[in-house]
Amino acid sequence: MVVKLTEEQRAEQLKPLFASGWTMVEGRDAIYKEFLFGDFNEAFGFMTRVALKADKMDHHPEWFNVYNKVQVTLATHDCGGLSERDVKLAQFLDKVAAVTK
Ligand SMILES: C[C@H](O)[C@H](O)[C@H]1CNC2=NC(N)=NC(=O)C2=N1
Repeated sequence: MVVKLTEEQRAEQLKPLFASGWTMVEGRDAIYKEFLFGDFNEAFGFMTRVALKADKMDHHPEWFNVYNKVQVTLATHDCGGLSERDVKLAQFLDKVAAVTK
């Protein structure tokens, strides 16, 4: 069973994500970030790496891509809000984006 983050976990685990550009989605317990790359090749390379990891985690992003832009929303549908899985996936997205060029 997947459970929502507690207030303590939110304070501790979401803080560094907000510092790296993630924001809360208005009216929803979910986080959002827009990633910009040099071109479509880079953006899709990023998405491919994330897709493989997401599938292994059985935790999938809601995302939208146009050319060099990838907009990502993370939430856990099974618990109707943010869980530790979203934190893990967000950290992975940031890590992959940092080495994508
Ligand atoms: C059956 C399957 O394990 C579930 O539907 C998984 C798949 N991917 C998922 N992804 C996300 N973001 N949230 C979920 O609750 C979720 N659940």
